[in-house]
Amino acid sequence: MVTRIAVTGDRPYDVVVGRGLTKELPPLLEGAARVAVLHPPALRARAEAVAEATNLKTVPIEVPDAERGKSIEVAARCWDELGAAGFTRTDVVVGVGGGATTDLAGYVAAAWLRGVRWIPVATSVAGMVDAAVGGKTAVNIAAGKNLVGAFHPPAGVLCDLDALDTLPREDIAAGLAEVVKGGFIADPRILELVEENPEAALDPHSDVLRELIERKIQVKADVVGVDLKESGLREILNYGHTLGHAIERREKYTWKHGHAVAVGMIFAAELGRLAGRLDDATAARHRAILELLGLPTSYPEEGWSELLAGMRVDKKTRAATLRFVVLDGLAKPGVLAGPDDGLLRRAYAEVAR
Ligand SMILES: NC(=O)c1ccc[n+]([C@@H]2O[C@H](COP(=O)([O-])OP(=O)(O)OC[C@H]3O[C@@H](n4cnc5c(N)ncnc54)[C@H](O)[C@@H]3O)[C@@H](O)[C@H]2O)c1
Ligand SMILES: O=C(O)C(=O)C[C@@H](O)[C@H](O)[C@H](O)COP(=O)(O)O
Ligand SMILES: [Zn+2]
Repeated sequence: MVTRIAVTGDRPYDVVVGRGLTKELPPLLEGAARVAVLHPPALRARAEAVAEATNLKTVPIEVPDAERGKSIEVAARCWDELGAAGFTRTDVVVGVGGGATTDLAGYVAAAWLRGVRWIPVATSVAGMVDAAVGGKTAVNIAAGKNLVGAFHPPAGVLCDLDALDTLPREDIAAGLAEVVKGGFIADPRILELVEENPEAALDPHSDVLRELIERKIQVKADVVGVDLKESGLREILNYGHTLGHAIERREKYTWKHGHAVAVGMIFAAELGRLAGRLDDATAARHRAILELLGLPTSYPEEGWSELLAGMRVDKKTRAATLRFVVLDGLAKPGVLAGPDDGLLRRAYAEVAR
């Protein structure tokens, strides 16, 4: 069974979820003569299968794994390879991998000749439910996470559930942090599904995980379809990310993104609660559900001053005003602008305990 989730907007496309999806590629490649297939070492075999399914001249480009691939130097090497292969505006970049690889591939495509077609073939839970959908592409720089990038929607997104067979359980859980985020900001049924059967949520063969993936893709599609460039509504997808990205930066990108977002959501929930906007039970539900999935919910006390500095480069900051996505209730996201230092410290104390 194949599910197609439509993403609307100026450049609409489908997110396809199912198994054995390589046959979905050729229609997305119409008019192309060449396809570059970016992939990390661990996904070479899958990338070769994708390349074969294109029936076109392919340029395989192996990139470093995870966040090590999300750099301007790696992007520059990819552009050199596209140049050497004579890539034109009708050619296509395909990213086969998790969110780090598809963020890189999307950015390589966004900048090459000022924008060519690209297709993420997402192989991780985080990639399927979040990174591959919505056209946010980026690399990291010394100043912070995803600070150089572009909004560049893909031509289509493939989420082949067969790929999850080889995804480590820790990465399934990390991806579920982004799914849980979707539960708190928009679709509480996601939270119930995890609470009813966390083991099934972590099982790549379960119908529960498939339902969670599809529900979270729908949450994201509903948002990015109306606000591609994050001029308002899209900010809700950043729930938990203000502190999360600061943790990733402080940890020199050795922490999994989903782990940092899990801690970031505890912080955001406490900010909402201590600001008098979120009820105690919904705030406590964050810690409980993330613990069910074995995700981290705390971070050392001594990190605070560095984290505060890191949060200042968040893209939601306006002038000197820090802005956070918080909840005014379950599935009622809003913005908390300019919280005072005391409130930030008290919320962080709940994370550091
Ligand atoms: N653009 C967006 O809107 C968006 C949204 C969410 C996350 N992200 C980004 O995505 C990244 C997090 O995504 P991620 O967790 O997929 O990271 P990742 O790409 O680093 O993948 C995590 C690990 O899983 C491995 N892997 C992936 N698929 C596999 C498979 N099928 N079998 C075996 N191993 C596999 C990868 O090689 C890597 O080691 C971060 O860089 C984050 O900033 C972007
Ligand atoms: O799609 C979005 O918008 C998101 O915020 C989704 C996040 O899960 C994702 O990690 C995104 O890359 C963060 O964006 P950033 O603009 O804060 O770098
Ligand atoms: Zn994220």
